[in-house]
Amino acid sequence: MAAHPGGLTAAAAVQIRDLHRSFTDDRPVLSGLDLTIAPGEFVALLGRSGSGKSTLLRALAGLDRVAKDGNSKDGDASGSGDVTVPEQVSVVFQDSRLLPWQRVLRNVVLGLQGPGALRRGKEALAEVGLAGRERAWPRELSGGEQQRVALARSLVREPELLLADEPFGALDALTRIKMHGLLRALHERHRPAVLLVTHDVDEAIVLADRVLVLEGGVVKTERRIDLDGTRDPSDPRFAAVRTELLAALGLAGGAEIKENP
Ligand SMILES: Nc1ncnc2c1ncn2[C@@H]1O[C@H](COP(=O)(O)OP(=O)(O)OP(=O)(O)O)[C@@H](O)[C@H]1O
Repeated sequence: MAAHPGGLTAAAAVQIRDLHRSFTDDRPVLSGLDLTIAPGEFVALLGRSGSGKSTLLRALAGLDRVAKDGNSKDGDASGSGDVTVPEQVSVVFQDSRLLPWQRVLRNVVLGLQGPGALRRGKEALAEVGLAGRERAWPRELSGGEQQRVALARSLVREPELLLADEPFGALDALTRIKMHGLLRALHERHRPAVLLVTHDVDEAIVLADRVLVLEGGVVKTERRIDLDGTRDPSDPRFAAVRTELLAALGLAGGAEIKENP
């Protein structure tokens, strides 16, 4: 797979064509995946455990060496395809990955150049509700606050693409709901294209413009979310979309989620 930062048309923030990735010869994880994400579009990616969600995200983030090197092999691992992403890509993971020996503001501006870096870092912290906590150490923050710092760190770079791999997966239900509100507000304000990997069907419906279900190495199901103003999980229209997506995941009738064979 060749990753081409930049060089995108105005019509797409992400373009993936015929992406293949396998770690062993017997079972490909991604097998001819195509995906386009429009600038500013919020896409959520669902799929059973082991379906390749993180593999796809890592390929987009340039974190996958085999995938990055074009048509390449490394032992049993191989990758091919064409992936185009914007210049500015930020990634948020389930754990905040803050440096424990750096204060919060330093974590946010790490690697940023220029005289305005600290000011921009402070503004980003204020945006995520952490004004005044610039000099705190990461260990002094709750899990939710640490994820707020991680969001500030990614947004201060003004990404055209934000990749998020289960960013709220480790948080309690109430904190998670608050983080949904925050992420929606940040998306409204900054309008990056977003690819959010999640196991939480409601989270996908609350946040995304479009929800994809990955199965058999390709995007098997695609659902545009057109519930504007009524993204209330108790709304019958919301419930109908939930049922549809659960069925696409093989979870209709409350069945247990199945691992890939
Ligand atoms: N570095 C690796 N080496 C070998 N196998 C790998 C590697 N990374 C991923 N895999 C395999 O690829 C498959 C897809 O993994 P991936 O992490 O992308 O799935 P996922 O959909 O994100 O799963 P989950 O929802 O459980 O996080 C799994 O079978 C996994 O074991």
